[in-house]
Amino acid sequence: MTYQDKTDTTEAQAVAAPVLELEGITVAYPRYGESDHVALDAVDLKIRRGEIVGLVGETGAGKTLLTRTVMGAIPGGGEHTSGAMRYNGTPFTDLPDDKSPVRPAKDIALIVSNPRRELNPVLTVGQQIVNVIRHHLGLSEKEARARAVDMLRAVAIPDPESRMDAWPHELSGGMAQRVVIAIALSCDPGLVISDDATSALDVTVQLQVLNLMKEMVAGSETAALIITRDIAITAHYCDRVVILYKGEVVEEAPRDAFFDRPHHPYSINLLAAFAHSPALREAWWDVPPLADGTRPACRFADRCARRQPRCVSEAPALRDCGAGRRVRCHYPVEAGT
Ligand SMILES: Nc1ncnc2c1ncn2[C@@H]1O[C@H](COP(=O)(O)OP(=O)(O)OP(=O)(O)O)[C@@H](O)[C@H]1O
Ligand code: NI
Repeated sequence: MTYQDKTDTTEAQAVAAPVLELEGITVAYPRYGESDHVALDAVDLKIRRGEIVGLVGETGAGKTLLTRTVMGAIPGGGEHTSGAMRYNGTPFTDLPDDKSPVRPAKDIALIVSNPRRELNPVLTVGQQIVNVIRHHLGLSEKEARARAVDMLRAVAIPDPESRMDAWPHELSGGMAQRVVIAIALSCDPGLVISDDATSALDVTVQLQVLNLMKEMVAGSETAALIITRDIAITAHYCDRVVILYKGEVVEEAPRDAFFDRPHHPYSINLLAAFAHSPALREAWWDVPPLADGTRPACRFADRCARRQPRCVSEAPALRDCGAGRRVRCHYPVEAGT
């Protein structure tokens, strides 16, 4: 693990710096008698204040692993082999807790898909929020209670005073998720990460919760990373879209540019799945298989309708296309192609 020494970072630089900056994050799983399995390969990601970034990719792409790396909890023997992570301009990997600029759960709040599992079944809703607020903000019991009620009101929980005394099992799924969000946001985190947090909810509740997160980010200094397999969510809620495929960023673009003109063939596959368009599917999904045993240099080549011999022999780099766009493809789809 290496990181730049930024101890001379001035206050002004820190203010201008992205809330979270990941540079070249690589996580590998050693395999007996084989080369390591590289589950995240040189992933770069920047999230600025007030910005909502959507991280999209299919199952196993490495979305949760990236989150776990940021939170310092890589599962199952994976090793963070290289890359730098900065919070408001200050590097934080490998620093002891008391030197790290990140206080987990306070600065970076993580919301996951099973809200009930996040709540303690033997404490009331109010006690749980009060505990978190007191722990992180050092407020008195009375002040913390007042803030807890405000937070429940902010996440549109009806009659927040009496809900303080509710038990987690008395809440619907949507209500429980709101409580989890209230807890996450109660200590003014710099970044909220939603890892598939709404996928288990009814569609209408999912929309309410996402709208709420968007409003709360817009009205504060917070930034959000919304992790999802559902590209449609990013169309409505995100300012920028980052597509992860087999541990690599394959495309990154501002939201409107991405949906107007996706450049990477995999992005088009995702959109074809979402649009339920038979014509799109036929054009983009009907790909002749590679010869047996071929291990293409481009990780997407086996599924790519635009595959050329070069894609099998040479791994594409992530190229800057200007206007905040990047694409990892030898033959990206651009205007008129
Ligand atoms: N214990 C492990 N041993 C080996 N590889 C692992 C292990 N845990 C995770 N991985 C690697 O990380 C990848 C899983 O990534 P992750 O769980 O982050 O996927 P995801 O994008 O969050 O998918 P989903 O949408 O299903 O949540 C696996 O494909 C594998 O490459
Ligand atoms: Ni996941």
